[in-house]
Amino acid sequence: MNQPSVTTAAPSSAPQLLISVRDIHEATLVAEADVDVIDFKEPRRGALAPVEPEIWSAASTSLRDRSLSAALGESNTASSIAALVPNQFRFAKVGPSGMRSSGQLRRLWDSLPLPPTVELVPVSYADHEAAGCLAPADVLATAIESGHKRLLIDTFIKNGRSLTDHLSNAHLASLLNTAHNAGIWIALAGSIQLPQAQRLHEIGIVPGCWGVRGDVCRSNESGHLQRTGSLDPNRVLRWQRSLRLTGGFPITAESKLPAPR
Ligand SMILES: O=C[C@H](O)COP(=O)(O)O
Repeated sequence: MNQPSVTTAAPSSAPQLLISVRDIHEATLVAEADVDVIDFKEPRRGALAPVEPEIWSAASTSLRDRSLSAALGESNTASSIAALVPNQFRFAKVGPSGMRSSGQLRRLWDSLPLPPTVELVPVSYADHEAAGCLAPADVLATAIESGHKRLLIDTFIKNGRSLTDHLSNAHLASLLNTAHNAGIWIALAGSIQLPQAQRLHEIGIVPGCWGVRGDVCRSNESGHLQRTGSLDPNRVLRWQRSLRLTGGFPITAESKLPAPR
């Protein structure tokens, strides 16, 4: 932690949980744990790499009563695959790498041929210099100006450095306050581990949702969590129970997600 305490306009409810999965087997494990958002991405190929559209298609049938999310990758892949996202999906997220101005970013978001029922979730990278793009505060401002209702803040480089290695607590609190005042739902991700999220909660940094992959995977022989490895259902339950204990609520088939807070 880089700051002892901060004050934020934290949401009154506990955050939701988004877990990234690479296939139907993992998605089913996550669905059994009643996780709020099941997010499809291929962790071996980068921060937001898409899975094959056939996996989206299978999920749209077998998990159609869940809140499903598709990672579309960055501008070089998103435009060509956005139209393939099944309309049963709730969300699709696109990375901002290479987008150095608000205008570029808006053109990217506007150009994606998503089905009308799929909500675009803009993404910003805490390590934006490495991704050659706008900083989170600028992406958030662009999202607000363009009428988007959600933003995921993630890390571009998955090398073990987490969200909080790139953004101070004060910076995170300021982003959450701006988002809260604008009615934007923020998801925080980027090699976040459960104790880290709990510490952030203790100082009032509470997003609308936590996005996790590495911390719900099995560790390798050296004891390091492997985000590219296989999902560990016990670690999924650990996150889920922890958030539920703090008063979290599930997304039901009827309600999907609550209104942004
Ligand atoms: O969308 C959230 C990401 O999948 C988080 O992945 P990570 O925990 O491995 O950084």
